[in-house]
Amino acid sequence: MHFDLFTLGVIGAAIGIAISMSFTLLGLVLRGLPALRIWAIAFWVLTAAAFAQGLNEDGSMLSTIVGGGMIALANALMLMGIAIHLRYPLRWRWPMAVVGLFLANQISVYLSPPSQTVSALMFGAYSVVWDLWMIWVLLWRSPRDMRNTCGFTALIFAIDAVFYLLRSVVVLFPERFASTALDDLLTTWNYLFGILSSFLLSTGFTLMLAERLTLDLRRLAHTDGLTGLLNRGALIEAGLRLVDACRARGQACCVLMFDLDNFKAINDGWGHAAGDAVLNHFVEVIRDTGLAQGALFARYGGEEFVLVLPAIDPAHAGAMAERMCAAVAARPALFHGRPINITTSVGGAAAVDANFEQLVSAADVALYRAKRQGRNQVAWNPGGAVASVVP
Ligand SMILES: Nc1nc2c(ncn2[C@@H]2O[C@H](COP(=O)(O)OP(=O)(O)OP(=O)(O)O)[C@@H](O)[C@H]2O)c(=O)[nH]1
Repeated sequence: MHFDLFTLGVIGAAIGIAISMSFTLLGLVLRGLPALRIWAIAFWVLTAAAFAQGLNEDGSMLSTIVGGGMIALANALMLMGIAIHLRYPLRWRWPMAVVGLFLANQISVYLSPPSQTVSALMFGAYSVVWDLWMIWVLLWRSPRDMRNTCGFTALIFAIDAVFYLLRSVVVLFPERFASTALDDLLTTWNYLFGILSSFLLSTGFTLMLAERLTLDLRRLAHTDGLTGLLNRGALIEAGLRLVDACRARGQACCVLMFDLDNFKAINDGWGHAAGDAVLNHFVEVIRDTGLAQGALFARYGGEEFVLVLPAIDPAHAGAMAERMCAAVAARPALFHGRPINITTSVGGAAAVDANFEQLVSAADVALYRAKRQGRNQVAWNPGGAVASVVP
């Protein structure tokens, strides 16, 4: 099968326009994804560059400066899209500086054209620099939970880099490689490879977007919107696993249930916004007391919070609960610069041989006792003995 350059150019243009259109339309539907908009622009610029270079290949100003410059710009946009998507703080000035350097280089190439070998080597080296930069951000600056799709996209850039490296080798050693199978393959595949890699890149970016949206949705489903803590559903899911794992190792687990005292009065007296501020303040105070690694801290309901402390000595858990209760009472919340005094009641349960649900319901019973006994205190179930086994 043999395609002439014109046919390949038409196929390339059609695919370039199709990819750019689909990214633009996707951007109209999925709002709030800046990377998607940047990638859409990058694909349009890349398509326009292919047009500029396809119109005249033999070193014209349109091909060398405009076409070359647009390819550089498309690379910079892709890189910035990746960085923004991964929330890696890369400044625009760095990729743009490389674009500027390349443009200056292309102007000098246009004014005094070097040999074809030098020109091919320069372009190859430049492409490899972009590829390596993107691979580095994708593999070393991506969050762990996005590594799969980033790995796929990095693989496409790696294949692109290998392609340009092989071409450079062929150009550097013409006496060894000219008219060999490798030379034929690289020449025949030059255009097809460009088309294929654009298509695969668009697939890689789409997969990255899909993964980000899925992760964000999952995170939202597990997070309390006000405090950013785990919500009740997520606590139950993680708590069941955590307590079962502790139990299997024969270690004690502790559940502390907090309920802010007279919170309705704060809402009624200060307003709902102040109530929200108090809830966030409470979370901050508990965190500041130093949560152990592996602890689960969640918002259980309105002004109820649960802390699960795995593999903890019950006496230590008891001391922690007292410290937290005292810290909340000692640190008023500030609302518009005015202090709001708060206290919390705490119900605790610790056991080696109870499951999560049993610990939570025992802590709940203890919490009600703490409320009945006058609030601003810690109560344990049963009967105040921290180390007792919950039925
Ligand atoms: N500001 C704010 N208030 C909330 C939120 N969720 C629940 N509440 C309020 O929390 C209050 C809980 O009141 P109650 O259950 O009577 O408890 P309480 O006033 O703390 O009394 P005790 O628990 O007996 O000390 C209600 O007024 C709810 O409207 C929230 O997200 N923000």
